[in-house]
Amino acid sequence: MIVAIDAGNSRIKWGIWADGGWGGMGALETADAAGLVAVASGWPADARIAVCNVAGEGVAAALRAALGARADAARWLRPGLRQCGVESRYLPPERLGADRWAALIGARARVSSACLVVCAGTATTIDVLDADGVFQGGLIVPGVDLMRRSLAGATALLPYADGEFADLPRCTQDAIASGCLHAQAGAVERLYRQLPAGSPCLLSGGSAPALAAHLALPVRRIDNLVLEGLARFAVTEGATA
Ligand SMILES: Nc1ncnc2c1ncn2[C@@H]1O[C@H](COP(=O)(O)OP(=O)(O)O)[C@@H](O)[C@H]1O
Ligand SMILES: CC(C)(COP(=O)(O)O)[C@@H](O)C(=O)NCCC(=O)O
Ligand SMILES: [K+]
Repeated sequence: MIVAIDAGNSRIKWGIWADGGWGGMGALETADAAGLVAVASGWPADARIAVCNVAGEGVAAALRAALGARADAARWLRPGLRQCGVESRYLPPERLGADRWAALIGARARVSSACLVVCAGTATTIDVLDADGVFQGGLIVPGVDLMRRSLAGATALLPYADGEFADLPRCTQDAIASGCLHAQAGAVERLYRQLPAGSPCLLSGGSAPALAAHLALPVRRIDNLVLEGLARFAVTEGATA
């Protein structure tokens, strides 16, 4: 049994992997990381724990506190040159976000062809994995919600408000909502051009539902690709330990 934990900048997600599937999943706001203590008390005591964290040292400390005596045995995913069938061309490899590395590992476990790996969270990351499992590079773009917030925060006249998506928006709210989605979809579609025609685009993350409808690509929605990669990592680590 494995508990996989993905600490992102907005939310901390976890899943309990048993018998080849997810036995339970949950999430809390990263700002409420102290609440992990209560959550962790419900995790199976004998589970192997796999973690990736891109939310900083304070969150790492909250995770260690929540894991208590189990913290030392937990496996923290550290991006490197090669792991679980994925090879990295990132420079330096260890600077890659651990969540991106986990998503690439999860993607490779599902797909043996080239693919585009998109994680739409606080940031949207758009990463290219080739048919040999080599991570060739990728983009970091402000996420859908962060784009909208940044417009509201840096201008006098733009609100942080919901709008409708339109091809030709005719009001401020729709112009913002549509602009942010067009920008994300455009970045994804542009990077996709570097892949062989017909390659799948694996799409995950909290903002995936908002983005999916606007991508003119063969999209495969995956609820928690990062957690899948972490489970894979934990299984492989266990096998080689
Ligand atoms: N239930 C939800 N409905 C719509 N959007 C959501 C929901 N939950 C999260 N989000 C959006 O998803 C983003 C967070 O996604 P997530 O993949 O958890 O990010 P991160 O890994 O950066 O913490 C936030 O920007 C938020 O706006
Ligand atoms: C790009 C990210 C901010 C994405 O974080 P998230 O949106 O999942 O919270 C994170 O993967 C990160 O901090 N990466 C380190 C830098 C890099 O990947 O190059
Ligand atoms: K992300």
